Amino acid sequence: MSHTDHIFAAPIAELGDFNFDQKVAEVFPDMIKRSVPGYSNIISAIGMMTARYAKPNTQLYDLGCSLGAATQEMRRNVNQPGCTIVAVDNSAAMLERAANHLASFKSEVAVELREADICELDISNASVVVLNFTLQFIAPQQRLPLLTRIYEGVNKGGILILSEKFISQDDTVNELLIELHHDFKRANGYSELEVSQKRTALENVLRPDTPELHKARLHEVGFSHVDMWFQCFNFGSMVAIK
Ligand SMILES: Nc1ncnc2c1ncn2[C@@H]1O[C@H](C[S@+](CC[C@H]([NH3+])C(=O)[O-])CC(=O)[O-])[C@@H](O)[C@H]1O
Ligand SMILES: O=C(O)C(=O)Cc1ccccc1
Repeated sequence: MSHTDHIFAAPIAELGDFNFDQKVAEVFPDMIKRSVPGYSNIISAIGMMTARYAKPNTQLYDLGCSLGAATQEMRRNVNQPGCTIVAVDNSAAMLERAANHLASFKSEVAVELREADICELDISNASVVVLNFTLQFIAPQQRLPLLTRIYEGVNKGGILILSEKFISQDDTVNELLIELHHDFKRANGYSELEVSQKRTALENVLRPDTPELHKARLHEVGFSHVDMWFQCFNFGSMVAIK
């Protein structure tokens, strides 16, 4: 059962940092759909890229899997034998619900759910790695080491799909994209108060980088082919191929 997100609807006197607790896990599908422009297109494309890049007897990783939306789309599209999807999140509330969600589909493809910090994870023999709106929550100084580990764990020809909230390096465009995102949220039924309280709660925990920084870092860790394949306002998705 999934519910409508009213988490920031009433005034909150002592607004703490946003975190992925039970309350967020309960409303997550509604929250992400109403908050992230292009989310469902990105999920579909993760399936399409999985169909192309999954190789026999390899591992596919969904890092920061939340309820497993990307995991399920990968599972539906894996068309190679001997693949395992490793879906990882460090929120117990999310993983518990991911297990229920994934168990409701019939599939031959093995899924391993792991409650772990993706910065501590062993990554090996990977054909596909997905970071769908997760890197933005990792401490900035841990981003390069994490991407290095991912690069080392990906097989030659393998793909990383990296979706993020971005900031623009042009201040005027940056403001426009943020305003358009807020318009998108209001059009999806969020009030002014919900938009502003969530913005404050995310300030210390969701730290977006520019697309330029992401691309430079992906090249720096060694990926041979890097580009944006989708962008809507200040949200988008990149591919990096080894
Ligand atoms: N260090 C960490 N280790 C493991 N998990 C983490 C860590 N930090 C944050 N997370 C987890 O990363 C997820 C980010 S949500 C991903 C959506 C999903 N990919 C989707 O396609 O629906 C994005 C969003 O809410 O904007 C949460 O479940 C966190 O618990
Ligand atoms: O809602 C926002 O403003 C966002 O930036 C996206 C988001 C979606 C779900 C959890 C945290 C952030």
